[in-house]
Amino acid sequence: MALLEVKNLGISFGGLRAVDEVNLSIKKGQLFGLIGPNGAGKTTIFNLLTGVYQPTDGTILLDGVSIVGKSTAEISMAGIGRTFQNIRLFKNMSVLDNVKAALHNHEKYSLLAGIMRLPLYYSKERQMNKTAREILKVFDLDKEENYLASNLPYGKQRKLEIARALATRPKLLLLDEPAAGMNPNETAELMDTIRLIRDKFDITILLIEHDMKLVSGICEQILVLNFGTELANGTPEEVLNDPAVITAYLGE
Ligand SMILES: Nc1ncnc2c1ncn2[C@@H]1O[C@H](COP(=O)(O)OP(=O)(O)OP(=O)(O)O)[C@@H](O)[C@H]1O
Repeated sequence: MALLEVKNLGISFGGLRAVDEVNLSIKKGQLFGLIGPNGAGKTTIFNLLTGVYQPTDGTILLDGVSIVGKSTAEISMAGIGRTFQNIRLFKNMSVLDNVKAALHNHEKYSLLAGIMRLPLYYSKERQMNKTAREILKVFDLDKEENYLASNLPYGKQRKLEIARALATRPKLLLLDEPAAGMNPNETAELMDTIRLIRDKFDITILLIEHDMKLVSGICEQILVLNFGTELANGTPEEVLNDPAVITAYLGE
C-alpha cells in the first residue's frame, strides 16, 4: 500500500481550476518530485495535503486513512510535516528553541505540569533538549544552537526550517522549494542532507523544486503539473525527455 494515495484531486478558486484530477501515489521511503511552471498548482497541492485548503473533489489517503476534512493540526499529528517557500522561523528565538517549539507541539504534558514546573515537566524538557540537539547535529547546526535564527546565513536558515519540520516526526515530509536562493555549494550540501533524512529517519519525501539538477539528482519519481493538471509522471529520465514537458516546462 502506498503511504500517500491521492485520487482525482481538485480545487477551484472562483472560476479558476487551480488543481484538476491530480493523482499521486507515493510509496514509503520514496523521494518524489513535484515540478511545473509558475502557477501550475504545486503549492496548492501542498496546501490541500496539509489541510490549509479543502479539496472540492477527490480523495487523499495517508497510510490508508482519509485526511480530507481534517485540520492542519490534525494532519500534522497524523504524520505530514512541511516547509514553506518563504522561510517561517521564529527569527528572534535561538536555533535550539526553534526546534524545541516544533517538538513542543507534539509533546503531551499538562499545562499544570508546565506552570508548576513539576518533575514530569523537567524530564520532558531534558528529553526535548536531547532530541532537539540530535536533530540539529544531523543538519550540522549543533554548534550554532544558541544563535538567534535570524543571525544564521540564509542556507542554514533553510536547513533549520527542515530541521523544525523533522521535529514533528512526520511520516511524509513536504519540502516547498528547499533550495530556493541557495548557491550551488549549498544546494549540493542540501541534496546530501535530504538523502540522509530519508535514509536515517526512514521518511518519505515529496518536494517542489525549480532546480532541475536537484530534482533529477535525488528524486526517484517526478510528477509534472501544468495549469493544474498532470502533464507527465515517471522517472526523472522519462519525464525530462518527454516532449510535452520540454515544451511546457522548459519553454522550448
Ligand atoms: N487562495 C487562492 N485564491 C485564489 N487563487 C489562488 C489561491 N491559491 C492559489 N491560487 C491560484 O492557483 C494557481 C496555482 O497557484 P500555486 O501557488 O499552487 O502555483 P505554483 O505551481 O506553486 O507556482 P510557483 O511555482 O510560482 O510557486 C495560481 O493561478 C494561483 O494564482
